[in-house]
Amino acid sequence: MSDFSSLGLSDWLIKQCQQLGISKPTPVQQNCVPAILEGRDCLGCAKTGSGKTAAFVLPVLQKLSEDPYGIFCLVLTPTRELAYQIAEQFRVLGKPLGLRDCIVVGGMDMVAQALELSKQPHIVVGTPGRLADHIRSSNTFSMSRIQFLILDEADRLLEQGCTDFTKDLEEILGILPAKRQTLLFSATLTDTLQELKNIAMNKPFFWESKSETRTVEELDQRYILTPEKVKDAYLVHLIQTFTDEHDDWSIIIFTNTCKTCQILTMMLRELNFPTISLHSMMKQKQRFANLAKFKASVYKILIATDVAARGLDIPAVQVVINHNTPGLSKIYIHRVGRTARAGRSGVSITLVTQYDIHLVHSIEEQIQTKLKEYPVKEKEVLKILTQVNVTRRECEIKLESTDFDEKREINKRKQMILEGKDPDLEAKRKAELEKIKSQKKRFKQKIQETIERQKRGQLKKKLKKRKEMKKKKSAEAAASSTS
Ligand SMILES: Nc1ncnc2c1ncn2[C@@H]1O[C@H](COP(=O)(O)OP(=O)(O)OP(=O)(O)O)[C@@H](O)[C@H]1O
Repeated sequence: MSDFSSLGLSDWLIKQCQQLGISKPTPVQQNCVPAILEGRDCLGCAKTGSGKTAAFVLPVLQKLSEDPYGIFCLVLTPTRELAYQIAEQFRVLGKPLGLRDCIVVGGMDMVAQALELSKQPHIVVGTPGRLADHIRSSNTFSMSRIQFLILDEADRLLEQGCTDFTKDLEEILGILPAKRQTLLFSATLTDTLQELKNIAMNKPFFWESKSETRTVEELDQRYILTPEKVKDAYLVHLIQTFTDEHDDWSIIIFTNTCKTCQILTMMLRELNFPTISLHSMMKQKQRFANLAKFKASVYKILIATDVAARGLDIPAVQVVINHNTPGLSKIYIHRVGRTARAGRSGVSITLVTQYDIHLVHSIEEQIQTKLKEYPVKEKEVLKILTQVNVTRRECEIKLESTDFDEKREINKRKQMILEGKDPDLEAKRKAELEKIKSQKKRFKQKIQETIERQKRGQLKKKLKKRKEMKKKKSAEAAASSTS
């Protein structure tokens, strides 16, 4: 493996890397840094925890040091926490430059951000929604001279998921100069490759780590097959075992909804586990505070929705537990990628109910790895089953007495209004769609039943005909033998 100087990076940057304990470039850095320094657009696809952030931060800092001005570089990323993490990397590596950055994310004071933007910082890191808001509402900054546009977790930014960034992205791209370098990075680029190539138009340099598997070798990937009703008892048993055996291990548990995230946090706290949560229904300041406490190991257990699935780099995380089996292999890859980073080892355990087995098969096929069963002493799990389930039920009742669901409804309505939709009209449309869907389903069912009936009828007829033929033949045979 070559060193950083052979990639064309300046001595001051190499020194900065060394201070952070980074001495040898990882393959994604080795391949992408020279291409970016040459002035090419770049698409970099490498596994989780392989140093993609430094692969774009280092060449941008080098170019910035040669011709410093603001706003020089814009980095977009899907989550607010990730924006802060990326800005931190720029800050640490770019310290000798006296780098000025500005973080533009939702949930934080917009006026303060506008003020920061007006001071023309060197680097702007943000989420698309908030930056598009600034573009619409103020003219205190210009991005017409930016040299670099970076989309981190680029595939997520371009897919139309539950949070759709595409409209905001269009608006942002509209104010950027055509002459710029565009850098796109993710551990899962391949599905959206065409859309990405359209954004990075300047004959992009494409680099993908060559590997049969899509997850890292240092990760021990396990599953536990469990009935839905026993799932939480397994979860508690696992946490108890890990915390008994390793007091320096941190654990992330992923759930599919904010509500489950909240209930499980309450339940584990009730059972005296040092637990903290992270989901999109929390106030942003609380989100940052909780993440900071988890990073500092004040709390050893973080329960999160997929808002924490991508990019977060927390070296102490040794275990990732999937409380639900992710429906998409992409989500699985990012979730389990929160452990076993930068060459460290880690364990992931996915709790699988009888309804999710097909999802596991599909994940295994996509990542080209078979998950192994995690051995558990079932007797131990059954011992705590009643206590766990009663505690969970109590927490559910407690949560119902708060305005959690109501808040969720209000948040949904707010989001729709922000997107320029009428919530009542949307609800009506949704109900109509549901009606049409169920009509279609009933119609399909009816057709299926008719086909089945016809098939049965035809089969009956065939059998009857065969029987008659047989009868006829045997009658003919009897007649010929008597004659
Ligand atoms: N060359 C290197 N040698 C050792 N460690 C490195 C090197 N480059 C980066 N790191 C460290 O590796 C860790 C993971 O890097 P990073 O967060 O950039 O991963 P990533 O590829 O972006 O992962 P993800 O896909 O999950 O976002 C960080 O703690 C970073 O400081």
